[in-house]
Amino acid sequence: MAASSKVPSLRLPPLPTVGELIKLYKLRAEKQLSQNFLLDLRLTDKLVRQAGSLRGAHVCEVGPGPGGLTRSILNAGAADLLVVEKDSRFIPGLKLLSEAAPDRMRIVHGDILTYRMDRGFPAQISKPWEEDPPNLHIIGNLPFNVSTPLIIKWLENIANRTGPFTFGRTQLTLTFQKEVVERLTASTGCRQRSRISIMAQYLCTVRKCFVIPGQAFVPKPEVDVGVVHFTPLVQPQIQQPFKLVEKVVRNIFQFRRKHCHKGIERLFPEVCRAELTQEMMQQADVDPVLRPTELTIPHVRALTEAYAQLCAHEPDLLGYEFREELRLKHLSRNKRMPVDSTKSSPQPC
Ligand SMILES: C[S@@+](CC[C@H](N)C(=O)[O-])C[C@H]1O[C@@H](n2cnc3c(N)ncnc32)[C@H](O)[C@@H]1O
Repeated sequence: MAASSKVPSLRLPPLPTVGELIKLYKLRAEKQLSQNFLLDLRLTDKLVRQAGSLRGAHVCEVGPGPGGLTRSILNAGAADLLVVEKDSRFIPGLKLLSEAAPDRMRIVHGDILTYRMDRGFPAQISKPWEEDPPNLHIIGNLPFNVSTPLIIKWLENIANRTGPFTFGRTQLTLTFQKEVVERLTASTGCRQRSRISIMAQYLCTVRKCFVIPGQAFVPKPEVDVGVVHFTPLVQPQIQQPFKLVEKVVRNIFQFRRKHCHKGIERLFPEVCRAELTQEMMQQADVDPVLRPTELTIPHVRALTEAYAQLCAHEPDLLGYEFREELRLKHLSRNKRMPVDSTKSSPQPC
């Protein structure tokens, strides 16, 4: 479809009303599944506009439910929409939508956490990583308990160029609870700066789009919801393996109110903790009394590089987990047994 061509108008079946939804899906009973639906098509249109032009695009919509966003995606001119829905009660309604948009909508009844999106679209749509993003978008209003683990999984996929990112720098437009949006987009020095701010921002341009008040959803969630757009960066700001970056950042933020060296110390076993922490801070040239929230991504880059060098010198360090050591100590104390930490927790240095 040419970019300038008009989006063909569709005669889509109307969205179910709140009353119909309650009857059809026993909505009240499903509150524990965190199903909060957007039935206002002006809002779903606004959310879809955040993805940019969808004319002729391939789109994966995660968790379409009764299909409010789905309708907006089709109306925006997506040529190939693949929806992944876990709840079987929505499948008949989605089939009606698919019939009203012939050859433009495919339905997968499955779990987005395990769905192989790399197999869901033709290889021809791929774009080299260094070029513009492919004409493939991921869009979704997912339950909060799914959207956070999912973005972490997708960030790892971005780092490794796997999953949806085998096609190139696939863009994502997703909802999160407002508090998570603040953390995803927090810059250095902000109170909300946290592990997920660094992990998302070292790999992507992260844009806070707009906030949807809780009362716009049926049923109303406890919190407001925000829409976030992610575009993977051509060059990640940190060039170390995702798992290593994740480990360093997790340790730094475990004492978020203390000086950053406190968390960094926990990367090392007790016997060499003080010495290696000092070496890592010096090598990275980072002030040990900065707070985790004050660290910039270049600071974290320098710290991960210094840690990677130490691990290259002493490979057992990479497997060392302070919390695992604590857990083992705790277990052995409870059993009144001496700790044999050499068995399950490496003691390098
Ligand atoms: C918050 S509701 C939103 C529904 C719809 N997108 C909307 O905006 O009205 C989340 C939807 O995701 C579906 N869902 C939840 N977990 C899922 C998973 N792991 N894989 C696929 N769909 C899931 C739910 O069944 C539900 O339809």
